Amino acid sequence: MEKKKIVVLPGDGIGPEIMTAGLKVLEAASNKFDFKYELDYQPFGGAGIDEAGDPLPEQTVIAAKAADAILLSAIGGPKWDDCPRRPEKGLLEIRSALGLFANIRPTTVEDIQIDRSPLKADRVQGTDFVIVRELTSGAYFGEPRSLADDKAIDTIFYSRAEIERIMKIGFDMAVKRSNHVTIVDKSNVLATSKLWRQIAEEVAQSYPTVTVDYRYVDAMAMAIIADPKQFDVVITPNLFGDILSDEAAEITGSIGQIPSVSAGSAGVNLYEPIHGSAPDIAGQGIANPISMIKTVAMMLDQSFDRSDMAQAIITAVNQVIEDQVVTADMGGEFGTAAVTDKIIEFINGGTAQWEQRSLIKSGTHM
Ligand SMILES: NC(=O)c1ccc[n+]([C@@H]2O[C@H](COP(=O)([O-])OP(=O)(O)OC[C@H]3O[C@@H](n4cnc5c(N)ncnc54)[C@H](O)[C@@H]3O)[C@@H](O)[C@H]2O)c1
Ligand SMILES: CC(C)[C@H](C(=O)O)[C@@H](O)C(=O)O
Ligand SMILES: [Mg+2]
Repeated sequence: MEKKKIVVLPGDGIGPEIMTAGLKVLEAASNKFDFKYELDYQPFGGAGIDEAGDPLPEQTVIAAKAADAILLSAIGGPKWDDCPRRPEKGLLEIRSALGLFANIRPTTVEDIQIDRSPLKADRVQGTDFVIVRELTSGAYFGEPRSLADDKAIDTIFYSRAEIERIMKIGFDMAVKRSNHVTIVDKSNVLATSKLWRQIAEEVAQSYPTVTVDYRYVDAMAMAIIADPKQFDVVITPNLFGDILSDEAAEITGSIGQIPSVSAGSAGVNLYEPIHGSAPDIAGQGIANPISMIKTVAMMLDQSFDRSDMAQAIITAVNQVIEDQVVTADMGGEFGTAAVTDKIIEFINGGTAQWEQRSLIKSGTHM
């Protein structure tokens, strides 16, 4: 069997800590299920600046383009905030360089998580939606942009082609899930949002089974808290998706358990938790590894067609949550390594008592 090549970007802050956890789980699952891979560590983010003088060194781009999949943990931190090319710039550039225009961020609240949600149980029970975030255009990439003489400019730009392709990803996903799409925009104010909504209406014509509703982003922020169960697939421009996905993560109890996949036309996907490098807890051994471990599961399922391995990992994760073997952000008293080891124990021992749930329903498939 040919070895799969995985580029590893451990990044900054808690990044290397949770990457170690994710890779330990990958190793354990691979041993059990006979999956062969090789890892190619590359400098990126603040670590890229320190090791190779740039947040996105040329060698990292070359390696990423040649990979079967890319695993990223998180980048950034106060140490590099004043650099002319910050770690965050490297993140935007790798997304752009690899054409990763669709970022899929799931929000699923299993029954075992309900007590950890800041929302009341009856509001949050059954929540299961995905945010489909446009990732390589909009406010993050529009030109001109400048900051000089106490004046600053950012530009939001969207073309028809950029909107059409992200709409198709979202509508296709809805067909595989619950046939409902929510379009998020600010079309009562922004020209780009008017185009966004117009194209959504056009694309919807080709999906007769899919029901569609339209939300202004401010009302959407409210609805995620008020009634999250109503959503299935949520399609958003880049900036709105960044904000709403952190909000959505919080209703699951912790952002430290949310994975994502960024995909596009080039064929190689990048898998990353949605959170950042958490400088406030870095180096303490208390970061929640579940986001990274679920990110590994997503990679196995989507890039390597190993839903058996992904399922075993997700099942083991659910088991530690049920057994309260979790980190402080989820109300537990265990460290990163202890949670990881327990997950591995469950992978090796099996978790028959946990009914396996469909990965497709969890909404990460594109
Ligand atoms: N994709 C990325 O690499 C990414 C994403 C977001 C932010 N960032 C960068 O990360 C740095 C810190 O940003 P921030 O503090 O605004 O956001 P953050 O997501 O790093 O942290 C927000 C809060 O969530 C907590 N948290 C996040 N992940 C956790 C985990 N796995 N376990 C336990 N707690 C966790 C943190 O401790 C913090 O209290 C900044 O430099 C920012 O630009 C990077
Ligand atoms: C670090 C930052 C550039 C990034 C973004 O805004 O896309 C992050 O917040 C994310 O959600 O992946
Ligand atoms: Mg973000």
